[in-house]
This record gives sequence, C-alpha cells and structure tokens, in this order.
Amino acid sequence: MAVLGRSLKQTICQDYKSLRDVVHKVMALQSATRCFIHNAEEALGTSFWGDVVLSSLPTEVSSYEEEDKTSHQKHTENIELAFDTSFFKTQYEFTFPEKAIAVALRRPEERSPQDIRFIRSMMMGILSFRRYSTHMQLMLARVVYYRRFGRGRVIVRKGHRGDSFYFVFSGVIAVTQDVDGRSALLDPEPILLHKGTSFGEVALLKGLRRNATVICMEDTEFLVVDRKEFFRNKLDQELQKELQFRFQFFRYLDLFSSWSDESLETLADHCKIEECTHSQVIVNDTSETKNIIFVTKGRCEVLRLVDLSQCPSFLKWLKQHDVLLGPSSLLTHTGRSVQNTRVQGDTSHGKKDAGGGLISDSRLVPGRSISVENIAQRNGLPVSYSETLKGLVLPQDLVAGVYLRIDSIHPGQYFRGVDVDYIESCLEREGRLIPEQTLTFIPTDSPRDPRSMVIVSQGADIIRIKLDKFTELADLKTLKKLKSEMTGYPSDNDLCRVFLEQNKWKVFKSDLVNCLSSTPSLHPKLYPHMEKGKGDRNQQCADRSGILQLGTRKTRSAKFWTTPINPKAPEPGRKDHKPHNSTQGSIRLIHGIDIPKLCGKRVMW
Ligand SMILES: Nc1ncnc2c1ncn2[C@@H]1O[C@@H]2COP(=O)(O)O[C@H]2[C@H]1O
Repeated sequence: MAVLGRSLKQTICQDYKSLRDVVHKVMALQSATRCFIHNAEEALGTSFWGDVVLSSLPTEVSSYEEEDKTSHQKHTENIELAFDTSFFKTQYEFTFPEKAIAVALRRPEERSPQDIRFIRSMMMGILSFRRYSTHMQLMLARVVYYRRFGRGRVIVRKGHRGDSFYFVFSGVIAVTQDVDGRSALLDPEPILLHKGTSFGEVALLKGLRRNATVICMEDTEFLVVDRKEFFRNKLDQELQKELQFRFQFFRYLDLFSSWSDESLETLADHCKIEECTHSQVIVNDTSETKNIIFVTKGRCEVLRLVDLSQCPSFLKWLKQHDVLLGPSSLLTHTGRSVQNTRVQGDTSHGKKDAGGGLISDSRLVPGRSISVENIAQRNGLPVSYSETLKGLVLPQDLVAGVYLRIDSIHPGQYFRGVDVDYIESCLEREGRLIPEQTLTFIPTDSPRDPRSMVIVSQGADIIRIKLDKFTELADLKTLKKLKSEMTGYPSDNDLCRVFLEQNKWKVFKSDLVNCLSSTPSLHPKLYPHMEKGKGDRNQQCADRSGILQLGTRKTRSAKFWTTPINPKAPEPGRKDHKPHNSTQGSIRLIHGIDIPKLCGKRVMW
C-alpha cells in the first residue's frame, strides 16, 4: 500500500512538473509577444489591444464627425476609436500597374511569353482566377484585356445580349434587378461584388440575355474575356461546374424539396458564392436584412450585443458581490424602493409588456435609480428578484455590453431568422397567398426574433439571395418550412447567465495559470524602459484588455473601462448614424469581468 502510495505521489509530482514546464514555456512566449507588441507600438507611435487600437490620449472627439478625413489622418491625430478596421487595411488598394495595363491593351498575338507570364502573375490576386489550372491561366493571360470604369457606370445591363465575361481586379460593383442599376445606389443592402470575383457567365453559358444589371460603386478595374475567347479557351466548362455546384447545393436542401429543377436553376443563376474571411461581418443587422444567407463551407456565428445593465441576472450578480464587499463598494443605494424611475424597455425577446405591445430593445438611464422590479417583471422573473434589488443605483461605469454567440450556421444551413413576414406580404401583394392559407400559416408560439444580431464569418463560403428573388420563385410549402424552422433564440438574460458562468471559469483558469507560474521577468539591462514604467504598464495592460475591473473603484471618476466606445457611434446593426440620446450613448464593450477578491480570495458566485 505504501509502495503504491509512493509511486502515485511520484507520478503526480512528475505530472505537476511537466505542467509547470508547459506553463513556464507559455508564459515565456507571452512575454516575448508582449515585447514584440511593445516595440511595434513604439515604432508606430500607437497602441494595440487585440483588434482594437487605442489612442494614448483619449478625447471625446468623434471620428464619425470627421468622415471626410482619411483613415490615416484619423490615426495620427489620436482620435478615440473603438474599432477601426481601416487600420489593418493597406492604405491603397493594389491597382493594375501601368506596365501591366500596357500589355493587357495589346492584341493577343502581340503578347510575348514573358508578357503572358507577367499578366498571369498580376491576375493571381483574383481569387476566381486562381482556381483554374496553370494552362487555363496562361491561356486567359494571353487574351484578357483591361478596362477601367468610374462610379455609376453600368457594365452589363439586364435584358441585353451578353458578349463578355469579367474579372474584377479592384473596386466594388453592385448587382441589381432594375435595368438602369440606380437602385444599387439607394438600396441599404445592395448585392456587392469585390475584387477577386467574376461575373457575366450566365448569358454566355446559357445563350440568354443578361439576368441582372451590374454597376460600378466606385472606380473599378476589370479584366475582360470576350465571347470567342471564352469558348475557345474552354472557360465555359469551368464556369459550368460552378453553376452546377450551386444548383446541387440547393437541390440537396430540404427547404427546396418542393421546387422544380427549373426554379432551382434560375436561383443558381442569380447568386454567387462569396468567400468571407474570418471575422468578416456578413450581416450587420439581422432585424433589418432582406436577404437570406446560406453557408456552403466553413462556419458563421450569430452574435448578439447584450446590454448587461438590462439583465436582471447581472444586476443580481452585482448586488451579491456588493453585499460581500461591504457598503457602497460597487453600487450605491437609495435605501428605498424606487417605483417610478424610467426604464425604457427590456431586451428579452418575445415578452409582452402590460399593454400587450412587444417590448423594444433600449437602455436604462445610467447613474440613476433603476426600477429593477420592472426589469425583473418584464423578464418573467420571480418577485424575489426585485425584492433583492430594491433601491439599487447602477453607476454609469457599470453599464456594459458584451457580444455573445447566440447561434452558429454550418454548411447546408441558413440563418433561421429570415424575414418571413416580408415574404408573406410579397406573396399576398402578388395574390399568391389566398386568405384560407394565410390563416393556417399564422405563427403562434415562435415568432421571428425581432432583436438585432450580427452574422460574422468564421472563415465561410456563403450564398446571399435577395428575398425579392427568393419570393418570386418560392411556393407556399417553402414559406411553411421557413416558419416551422424558426426557433426562438435565448433571451438576453439567459445569455447573460451563460456569460457570467463562462466568465467565472475564465477567471479560475487565469488564477490557476498565475498560481502555477509567475511571468518570467525581463532582463533589466535589455529592457530598461519596461522596468521603469512597469507598474504603470501593468495597470494599463489590465485596463486595456476589455475586462471590467470590479471592486477597484475609489471615486466616481475612476476609470473602469478601456474599451472606448464612441458615444456617437451607432449600435452595431443600426444603419442610422444619428447619435443616440445621452442615455444610450455610453455603453462600453467588454469581454470579461474581473471578479473581486475578499481577503485574497475570489468571491465566486
Ligand atoms: N444575385 C447575384 N449575385 C451575384 N451575381 C449575380 C447575381 N445575379 C446575377 N449575377 C451575375 O450578374 C451577371 C449579369 O449578367 P449574366 O446574366 O451574364 O451573369 C450574371 C451573373 O454573373
């Protein structure tokens, strides 16, 4: 028994040692990365935090007020930014070089093998071109010619004869169903095609007229293949495969089981596969979108910006910590129940207010007493909630928002929050929905979730179809399926509960790592500047990580946050750039909460 115990102890010691080693290695790597970031920050004169760039001197000046300034100016002037993707873009889009233009304007027979290789290497930046065999690429490099058009110029017109096939080298174009293409400039959600895509194959392959109008949204460069070369180089065979893939994708889906092959072919002709990079926003506001999104490859996530201050679970959680940490450590109290303080709404989905109306998504008045009774009641929570939270004052510092995953979309699936009411109203307008049928379709238990969500690519190929086109081809069975597959998403309060649980686990993990290993210190001779300001820097790092620091607030003016949010920036998903009223403008984005310590121990609820 003693021998067994000893060997067990030895094994545990060994495991512990190897875990320590691993943790040490990870910490060393982390240190090296920090040094690298620090040096990069010094070189660029700016500061990074993950994807977020922070100015070193935050001001209240809004970058949105200065839209005419270039993004470069925005950075150099240190204007407070929450997230500016332009920082990660090259300053200038790569356009077709002069030398390549000169070659691409020559006739095919005048191009030397070297010219052809040069054009091919330039065209390798076009994703749809890269897919072809080397042989095909060289053939195309010999025959393509260069064209450049400005914003508003129609490239192909719906109903016209098609004589060319186009690759987009730079710029953006829009595909519309109106003949003059003007709707693209007014449509809040036009179908846009970017660099790397191609179009104009349908009319050539099928011998039909153009099925859409394509218009330039900005200066755009094209490499064009004319009809003769298109068939001579057997490009038709390659593009036929793409059409076939889209058709087969739809044919395989249960949603389209009632559709004829002809309808599905038409649908396949009216869409393209978009390759979306990781973290690319596909739909900014699902409550507004009039498109249906299918995923053919990879994965997309549906995210919801949850305002924690509107979630009873968060308020209760704060209150519990507040009680443990002593009076007024986090919250202040009026000492009495507040009955009539204004709360503008509730974020939980599908709940009805006393008047029977659907409660809209909005914010409470920060820094004032909040009628928690009201919030609890609207979230369908027991009275005990409101009893616990009576007279609570939530300071402005604690008004925080967090993006939480509400759903994932995998290959063969589509976003289930499709605007079926819109489809139904279109069918009704066209007289395709007879009254008896309408009655059988009336949704009962699972209405469409009206909340605003964001669809983000995790590295996915998607197909985006306008609901107008979809409705043109859809039958009543499809509508019924769309409705039956519409399931309710969790309420904001439920999401908040999951977030608090996950946050607890994250804090535990980070404590464990800290306990197992201390960060290897940097050599003071090598990094004297880092040693000097070590305290400040650590403080800043903690601040910059988007973590809400609880329990460190000394004064009302103390900064809790470092993920600055532009007070005038629209909430993600909102199209209107009108500033919110002052009560709605100050929500801060976080991704974690640092749970306070009591006598050196975490207060874990
Ligand atoms: N919904 C759509 N999304 C992307 N591309 C489209 C869409 N509809 C049509 N197209 C392209 O626009 C082109 C218009 O001319 P074609 O009909 O020859 O070929 C068409 C397709 O290549």
